[in-house]
Amino acid sequence: MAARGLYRAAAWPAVQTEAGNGPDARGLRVLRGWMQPLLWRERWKLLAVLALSLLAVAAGLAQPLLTKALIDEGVLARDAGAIVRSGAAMVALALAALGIGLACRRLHVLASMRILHGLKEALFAHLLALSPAFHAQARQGDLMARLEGDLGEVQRFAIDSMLTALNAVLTLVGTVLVLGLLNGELMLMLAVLVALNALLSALIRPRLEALSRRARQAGVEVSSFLVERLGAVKHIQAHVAEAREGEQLAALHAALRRESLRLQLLGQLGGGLPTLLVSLGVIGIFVAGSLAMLRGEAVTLGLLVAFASCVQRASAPVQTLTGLVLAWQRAKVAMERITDLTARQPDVAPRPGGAGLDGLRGEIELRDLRFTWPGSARPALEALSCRIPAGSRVLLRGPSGCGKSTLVDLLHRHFDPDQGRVLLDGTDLRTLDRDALRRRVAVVAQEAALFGGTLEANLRYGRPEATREAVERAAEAAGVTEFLPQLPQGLDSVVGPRGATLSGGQRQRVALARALLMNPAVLVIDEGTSALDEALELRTLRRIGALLPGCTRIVVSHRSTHEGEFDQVIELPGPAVEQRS
Ligand SMILES: Nc1ncnc2c1ncn2[C@@H]1O[C@H](COP(=O)(O)OP(=O)(O)OP(=O)(O)O)[C@@H](O)[C@H]1O
Repeated sequence: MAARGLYRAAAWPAVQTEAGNGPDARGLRVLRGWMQPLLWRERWKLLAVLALSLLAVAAGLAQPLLTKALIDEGVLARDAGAIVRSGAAMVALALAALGIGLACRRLHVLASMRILHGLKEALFAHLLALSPAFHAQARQGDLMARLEGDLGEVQRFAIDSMLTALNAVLTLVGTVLVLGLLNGELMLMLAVLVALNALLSALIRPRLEALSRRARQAGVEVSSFLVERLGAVKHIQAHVAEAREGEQLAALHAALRRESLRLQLLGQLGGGLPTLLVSLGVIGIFVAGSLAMLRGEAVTLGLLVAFASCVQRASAPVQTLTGLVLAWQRAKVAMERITDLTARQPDVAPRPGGAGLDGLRGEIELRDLRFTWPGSARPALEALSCRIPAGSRVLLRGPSGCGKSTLVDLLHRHFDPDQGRVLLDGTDLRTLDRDALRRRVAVVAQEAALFGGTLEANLRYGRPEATREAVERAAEAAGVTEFLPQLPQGLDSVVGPRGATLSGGQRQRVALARALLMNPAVLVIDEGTSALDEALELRTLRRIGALLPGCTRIVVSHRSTHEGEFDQVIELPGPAVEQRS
């Protein structure tokens, strides 16, 4: 159990999931903003589903009336013609109901999936806009669960459950009307059943909500665990931790089973009691009706059978509506988890159409810069000032954790400084179009992020429209060409998920070539050549210089072997900045 505690300690601080304060108001507004155009786009399909549902309800309601006619006017009156006519009408209605059901289902599934996919695409785009600080804390399994499970829950409730509920209400109202036509007094029994059901639901609801939330969280713990551990199989093997990981999963599963069982049992109780009430109702109708027949009151056998059939018909919508209570509790928890995401905003404003970057020279100036990571007690960078002339080559170094990568994040505008300014050609980064900035300032990180696909597709990631010649030039400069003969199909070779079939140094060279292909005015290599041997690193630095002679190059490195290759060394020892030219 201690290990499980360790796992939980790393959890992403969800805003409201545990607290259960209800969906975030701001997040709800964002979600509504996504939902409305999707609903509007599907309006005709949804209206057709509604109309077909009405038809299906009407077809269903006619059945008990035909049953009554069959018994009273056919069987009891010994009229064979009436029996055949009623039977034929019942078959025709059943066939019509099947056809209507199929048409309705088709439209419903189409509209429903398009809305769900639209929502998922919007949430995916939203997640891509959130800052790396958020993603550094978010657990991938949790995000996946929100994208795959919670969003579906919200959509199912908003669209599917609403349509089902409408259908159930229409059936119930129609049944009550038909019952009223048949016998007003017996109808009261159904009204009592419905009222009792409503009372039961109200009693169970709060408990269901709490259990729903706990079961969801237990499920998220399992998926987060799996995503994290499956991404680190080699390390688990290296530490001979397979058995321990298995035990952790078993412990998480036990917790999930416990919570799910409680939820299912309460849900079953909530769903089973209406069935019991309906059975009691049918028995009551037969007993009361039979006694009335014995007393010689105007109650026929056909009426009793039609009535019992009506009550049974009413049981389905009553159960559906009770089930909706359970669905609502699940949807509410899912909504909290989704709005917890949609309420979050990117850390920097993108400023599309901000100051342009035509003719960028690549001069960088840092003025009294300070930056503190959210939740951190002390600044990662403080009182940092320096100037990097356009086209110069700079080595940025300093002890581990002194803020080098933080500075690179500020240059790429993943964050804005708390104080001070970052100027590019004399213009504050905050006033520039963020996307244009990222096209002209390329960053190569130590961890090369490749995607499954061909090597060429990976090279073109930042500039898909580049010519083949440009791709080859960038590949040559970054040293990719050197290892191409080792690959089965050269640039067309598939590199596996996350570039797993390449070595660490090969992946870094691909990432470097990708950055060179963007033809940047500023190139930042944040330990992006750390996996290359020193001779290859030197060759690569020189080839980059030949390919992009006017480009400002900032290399973050712990090595000092190639110091002579740089015009300037910037040391980041801590708050004070030392500059040497
Ligand atoms: N996402 C983050 N959230 C909170 N704090 C962070 C985050 N990333 C870095 N830090 C903190 O900021 C400080 C500077 O980290 P940074 O990664 O910039 O150092 P660095 O000089 O690049 O280190 P290294 O040479 O080891 O790569 C560290 O104290 C680190 O703990």
